Amino acid sequence: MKKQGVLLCNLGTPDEPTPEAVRRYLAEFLHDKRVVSISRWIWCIILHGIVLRVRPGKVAKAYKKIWLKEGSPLLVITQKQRQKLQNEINERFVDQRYGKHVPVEIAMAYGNPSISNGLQALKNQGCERIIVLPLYPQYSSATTASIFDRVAKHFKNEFYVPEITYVGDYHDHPHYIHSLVRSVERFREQHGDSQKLLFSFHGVPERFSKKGDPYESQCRKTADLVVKALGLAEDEYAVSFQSRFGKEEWVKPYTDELLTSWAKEGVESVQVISPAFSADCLETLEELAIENRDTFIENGGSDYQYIPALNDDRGHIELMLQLIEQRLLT
Ligand SMILES: C=CC1=C(C)c2cc3[nH]c(cc4nc(cc5[nH]c(cc1n2)c(C)c5CCC(=O)O)C(CCC(=O)O)=C4C)c(C)c3C=C
Ligand SMILES: [Fe+2]
Ligand SMILES: [Fe+2]
Repeated sequence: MKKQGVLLCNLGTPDEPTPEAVRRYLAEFLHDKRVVSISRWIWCIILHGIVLRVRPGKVAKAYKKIWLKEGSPLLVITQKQRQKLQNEINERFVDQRYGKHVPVEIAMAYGNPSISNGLQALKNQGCERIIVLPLYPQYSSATTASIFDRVAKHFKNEFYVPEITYVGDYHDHPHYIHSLVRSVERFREQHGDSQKLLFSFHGVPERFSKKGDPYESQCRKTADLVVKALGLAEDEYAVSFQSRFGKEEWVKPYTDELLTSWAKEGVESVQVISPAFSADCLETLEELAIENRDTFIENGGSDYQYIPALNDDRGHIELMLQLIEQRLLT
């Protein structure tokens, strides 16, 4: 039986909350054609001439607000997810159904630890079959596909390419939906209900949806399934998109604009959940939990609460186990 291993992947994060480290990270991230696809020479002039001069200082300040003593929240949480998943795998697969040991490594599309590091670590442990699990519930060319590109690039010059299975998305997986529903229910048991539940997903340019990227429709489907399970009425929730980047139109409504209009219309309390993120990160802890909160309160709202990502919750680890077990060969 081929030895099997798992690569848990996420987007990436700077090594430190400093302008230099953020510049290094953004330079790698924003050179990816999957993320910014305008003509290379025009983009390189804008990127090197403006973006990488102006943005790192501002973004480093934002990272400083959420940085943990162990490092970037996204990386720290991914490490916890890996450890818990490895423990579960070790405990459950003692019967050696899938071979002696199924190692789990983590990797980031940009920054460290890289996809190459993770694949090399699995190779060093003798893996001949690898399950790549991008921790993006909804597929997008900017995220899931960029992981595939990096995995393929890593093997381009290798003589031995292991068997590889990718998880494309799990936006409607019953266990993912159940975990989100339980997360809202638990939060509401502790903090009470709010007038509105806002599903704020990371956005993508409108162009993506027009070209056939299923991300937007998968986000809406995830929200739909959670809303049905919670039994919410039409006026008790909404779907919006956050984290716009650049000048083009992104999928709408925009989270900050929706919160502003709700606050002005007299909505007093909002709870926000962000199901596109499998781990809390800059976009949730800073943009959603701090910046957007300020926007809502400054415009007249009074009660704004952010519901944490699934992170290393038991149900979330169980979902990862199911996604992996469906793909392991006996
Ligand atoms: C959850 C899915 C994500 C999609 C879809 C996505 C698309 C996307 N993002 C950018 C530009 C930036 N994103 C940044 C941070 C960031 N993005 C995601 C996830 C998705 N991005 C995560 C998890 C993070 C946080 C990383 C962390 O360290 O905590 C950033 C960096 C921060 C900044 O400069 O504002 C940029 C830039 C584009 C252009 C895009 C779709 C085309
Ligand atoms: Fe460049
Ligand atoms: Fe992003």
